[in-house]
Amino acid sequence: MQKPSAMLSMLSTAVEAGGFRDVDYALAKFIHNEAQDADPALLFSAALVSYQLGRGHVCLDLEACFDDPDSIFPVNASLLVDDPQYGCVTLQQCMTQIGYAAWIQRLAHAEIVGSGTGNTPLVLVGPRLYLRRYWQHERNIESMIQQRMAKTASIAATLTRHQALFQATLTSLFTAHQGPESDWQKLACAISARSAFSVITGGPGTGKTTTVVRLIALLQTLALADNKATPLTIRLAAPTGKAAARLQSAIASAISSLPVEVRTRVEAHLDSEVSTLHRLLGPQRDSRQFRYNARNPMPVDLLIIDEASMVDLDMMASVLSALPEHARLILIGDKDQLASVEAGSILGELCLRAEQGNYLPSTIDWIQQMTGEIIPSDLQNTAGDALSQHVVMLRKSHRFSDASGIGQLARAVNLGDIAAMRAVWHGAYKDIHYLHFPTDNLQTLTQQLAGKPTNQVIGSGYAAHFSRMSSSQPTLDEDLDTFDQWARSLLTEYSQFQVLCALRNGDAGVEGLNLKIEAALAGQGLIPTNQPWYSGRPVLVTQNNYSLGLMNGDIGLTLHYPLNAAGGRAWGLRVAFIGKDDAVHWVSPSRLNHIQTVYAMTVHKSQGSEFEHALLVLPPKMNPVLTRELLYTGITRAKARFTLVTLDNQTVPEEAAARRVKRASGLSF
Ligand SMILES: Nc1ncnc2c1ncn2[C@@H]1O[C@H](COP(=O)(O)OP(=O)(O)OP(=O)(O)O)[C@@H](O)[C@H]1O
Repeated sequence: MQKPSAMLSMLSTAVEAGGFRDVDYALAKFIHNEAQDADPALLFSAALVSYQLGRGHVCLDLEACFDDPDSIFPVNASLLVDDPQYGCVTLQQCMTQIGYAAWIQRLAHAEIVGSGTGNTPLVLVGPRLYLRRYWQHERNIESMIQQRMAKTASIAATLTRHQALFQATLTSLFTAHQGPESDWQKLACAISARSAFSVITGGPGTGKTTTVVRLIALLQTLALADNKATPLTIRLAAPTGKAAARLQSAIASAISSLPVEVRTRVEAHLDSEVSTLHRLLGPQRDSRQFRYNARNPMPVDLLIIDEASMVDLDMMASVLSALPEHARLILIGDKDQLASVEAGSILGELCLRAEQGNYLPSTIDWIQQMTGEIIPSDLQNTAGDALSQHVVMLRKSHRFSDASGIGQLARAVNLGDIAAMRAVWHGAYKDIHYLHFPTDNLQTLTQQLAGKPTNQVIGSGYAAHFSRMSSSQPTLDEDLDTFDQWARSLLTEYSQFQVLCALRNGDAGVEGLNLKIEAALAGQGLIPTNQPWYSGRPVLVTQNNYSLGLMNGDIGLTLHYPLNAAGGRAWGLRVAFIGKDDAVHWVSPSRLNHIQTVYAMTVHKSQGSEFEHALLVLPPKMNPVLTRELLYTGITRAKARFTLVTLDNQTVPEEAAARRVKRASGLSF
């Protein structure tokens, strides 16, 4: 292959073309600076490791890279090499000529690539090339989870000694189950109770929160029954502020449905404040280190993390290393949702075999003995792996019955079953709608979203929001409580309907749709033109702001608010948010730095939120971002009504459902 300097210049051109990122090039350059004799294949592979990290992959899978380079190489980059042996060819052709085995040999460099020991910046394990930091994270996560899983036998033995209390408590928490199928929530409680590490996964409304509250009640009861009678210190956390707030209210409602005597016990010993993971670890000013870490573990006996699909490798490694050795960890989430924005897909990997169960006879016997519940025989496996004994999948949705189109569509998409997707659309479901707009009619869609002309499915769109706002606006002299009530009711109404987009950029992305909807609203005279802040503007917080008490994902509404001025009150603009304390907070627009207008938001940003009516706009043609997970996540944001919008190409939803993205990683348990 060409000289290292020529490889660097090719990478630099690829950066200019918008293929690789600056940071990818910087890694290759760093390696060249450290080792002038590093092979060009190594420089390119290093840039690719970094590029793949940016796409969520923890490492570069070189085997996959040789099998299908187009799925890994940056699309925009023209990767031409001038090889002394093969001439001027594309890098793909050159790699094919060199072959996988010879390429791996070219990566050998004692100071740059190691197998894990030592301190090389890159680590090569089989076909997987890592940045050392991520390789280390994976190994730490594996060992800390394995160390917890290894305690199962002794925990199970203790529970068996307290069998009578265990059974009585479970019986009080779960009313007699009707029907022939197993009570998966009860099973999940028992499986989690006998382990210091467990995962409870399930689709929307399958009762994950309900189960967790019952599990807390069970574990706290058992802890208090012990001779020492010290209650467990329990913490609940979620990756984003929005998800934390949602869990907080779901927990409160699940606690209120507990039997009275258990409820009192749970309430007395639960720090019901759900925090973000970041906050839980204790961020420190001017430092990337958290207050809690391996040397200074968190004071906690049981940590429960909700929406775990959104937790990336870096954060999971930080959490696990800050968890005291004795503490239990329970992860909750929907394994089929989009993985984290940053690298890693830990929940997905932990749940790879969740559908099949894979329970060992010893697990099944223990569960039956302790709960009376029978795990169906098709979920038994005499050769089941250790991890599967710690994972439970809740299988019955209490939100979507069989008569719900949302539930059926989500299931069909999840299976990638195109025929089933079509059948759902042909069924007479009242809660799902499909709208198609040819691309040159995008304006019709945005006008309809703005309310003119009206569309039967969309109703009067955002025009309704503006008319509600102006018709109910208090007068300048009314007391501030009235303004709070006004804002609260507008925010509640606003959260009923949300436009979701697959993409951020482009006409059919969040940016394009927000601009077009604003233009349509301005066309109706509902908002001023060319004014960033106006009454009625909905905004999404895109970064946690602890001093203002705002969380990434919070939605606020810009409203007229009475301000004190010389000679009395005068109108000003303030943005109203509902805070964690459930009070309305009014923030000056000038204090808000990380926000965006939110008539439309990306599916990624909507994770952890739910809306009565979600309307998902897909782009006019396929895009790498469109996957089964994205479609599933978009559909399951809807609680009561889902509308799918296609532009131009009507096959996009089916093509997206057929595409699964497997993130490269080497976690193994
Ligand atoms: N076993 C059950 N029987 C009847 N209703 C239930 C049962 N379990 C949960 N529910 C109800 O179903 C709804 C969803 O439950 P829950 O919030 O626990 O589910 P979830 O999986 O956490 O949902 P989400 O998708 O919001 O994360 C709640 O209204 C809850 O009261």
